[in-house]
Amino acid sequence: MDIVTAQEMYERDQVAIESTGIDGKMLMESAGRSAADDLEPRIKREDQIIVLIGAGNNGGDGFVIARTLLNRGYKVEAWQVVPDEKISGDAEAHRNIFENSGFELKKFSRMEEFLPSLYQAAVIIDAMLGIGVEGRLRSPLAEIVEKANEHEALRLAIDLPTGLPAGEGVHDFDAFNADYTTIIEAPKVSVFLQHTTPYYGEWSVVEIGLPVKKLPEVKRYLWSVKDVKQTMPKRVSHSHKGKHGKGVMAGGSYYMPGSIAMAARAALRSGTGLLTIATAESIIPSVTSYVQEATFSGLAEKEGMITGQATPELSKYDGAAIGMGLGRHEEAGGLVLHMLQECKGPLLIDADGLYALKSMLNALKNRSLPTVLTPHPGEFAYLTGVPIQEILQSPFRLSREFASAYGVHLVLKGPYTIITAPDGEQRVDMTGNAGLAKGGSGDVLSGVLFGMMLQSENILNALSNGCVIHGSTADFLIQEEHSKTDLLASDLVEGLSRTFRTFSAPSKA
Ligand SMILES: NC(=O)C1=CN([C@@H]2O[C@H](COP(=O)(O)OP(=O)(O)OC[C@H]3O[C@@H](n4cnc5c(N)ncnc54)[C@H](OP(=O)(O)O)[C@@H]3O)[C@@H](O)[C@H]2O)[C@@H](O)CC1
Ligand SMILES: [K+]
Repeated sequence: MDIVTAQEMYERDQVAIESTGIDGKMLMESAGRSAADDLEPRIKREDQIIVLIGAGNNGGDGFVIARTLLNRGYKVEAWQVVPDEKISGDAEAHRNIFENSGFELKKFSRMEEFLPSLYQAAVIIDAMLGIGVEGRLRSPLAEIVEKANEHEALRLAIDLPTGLPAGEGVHDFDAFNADYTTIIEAPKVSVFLQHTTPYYGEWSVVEIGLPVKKLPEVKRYLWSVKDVKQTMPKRVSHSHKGKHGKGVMAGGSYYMPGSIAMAARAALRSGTGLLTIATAESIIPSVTSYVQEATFSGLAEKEGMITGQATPELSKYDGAAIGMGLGRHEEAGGLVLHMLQECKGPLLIDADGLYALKSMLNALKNRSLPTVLTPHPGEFAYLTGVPIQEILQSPFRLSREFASAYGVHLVLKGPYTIITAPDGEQRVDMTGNAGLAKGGSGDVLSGVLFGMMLQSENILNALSNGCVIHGSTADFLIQEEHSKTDLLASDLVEGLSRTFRTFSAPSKA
């Protein structure tokens, strides 16, 4: 499913109108009726409903919703919260249809007159502003939103909660605080930002009949389980283990043997054919007891950490991963540089590997093969020097700038993980839950991503699939034997089996 900015949404509407002859009034009718259908299961016959209608086309949707619900017998008061002359075009046409249908339209003039209606409502439907919002809310919308947010009622928003920016990078706003939002046609970028997502409440998307074949391409896509099922590499029955990737994973230290162990086991559970763990010699016995299927390459160590002189043999591997449990010591830099220069396949750098990478970012540009970086926002802030708050407010733009500047695939982890290819194409993974906010789940993700990278030539698909598989595993586990509190990273590793069984395409004989 595409994810759009306001500008991209306007372009889509324009293309629909110009290429098919469908007109704005038809789209508005379709939007309003689809939204009413979507909201209906959330409201009850006896509920007093108030529909708040603004000046633009979002308000136009509101006229259609109010009419549809009134026609269906619901108790609805429709309030136009802007002066008559503000309403024009398609919205005006739908106001006429509303009034010509014999329904009363109330008009806001003074707060004292309006508040009793607001306060007797059990359900508020917000059709005041959508993607056309500019700047902070003006009067009287600002006050209406404030009162609506204070009033205990079910708050439902149409397309966007009023006042919320559709795009990223805006932090100065007041907005309707919705319990649920019916999004028209495509989720907007602000659905996926930490500071704006709470305003949407739960949400779903209704389609309004835009011509799918004619729509301009958007390089931002919500990657779902359906996409995973369609793009998972098939394992054929006569396959040989060498065909599924021979990888080497470097990392681990005396004080963090679990990171590399879990990453390695996750890579194997994700289909890696042969895996070598290059790690500090002293921890091989403890790691091997958890990952019996791996082979080992013992690296020289100092105080329990791999030294900068350690240079694992890379030429016989299809790809490499580095960083998990490596430790943040100066010498790690030598190892990371060695991997950047000598790895002749896809290379994944995570965790402590990212810290070491900071001083050699330009070396990324010399690699012609895919390099994947998997930072969380704190690590990305460290790599870019951009404050973390700014990253959280503009993750799409900053990811794209970084991926393009250094020619890397970037997996920016979070409740909504954003995966960006060097050409700027982006995918969002929204699977997973708070049970993942624990030490070790990033290591498991790296293992899964590495396994997927070794088995697919399409790195962007491999990463998108890996993220959804990891998050869905956490989701399955808390629906069944675990809770968000007790879920451990090692549970995820074992849980992968069930996810792969569910997601894998049927194998060919
Ligand atoms: N064909 C389509 O495009 C379709 C679009 N659809 C729907 O239309 C929505 C987009 O419609 P839109 O472009 O009219 O914008 P929208 O958000 O309704 O309001 C803009 C108005 O708000 C006002 N305003 C702005 N900022 C403000 C502020 N801070 N504080 C106060 N007021 C402010 C501004 O008024 P003015 O500045 O003139 O006072 C302007 O007139 C979209 O979200 C979807 O729901 C569907 O029907 C499907 C077909
Ligand atoms: K709205």
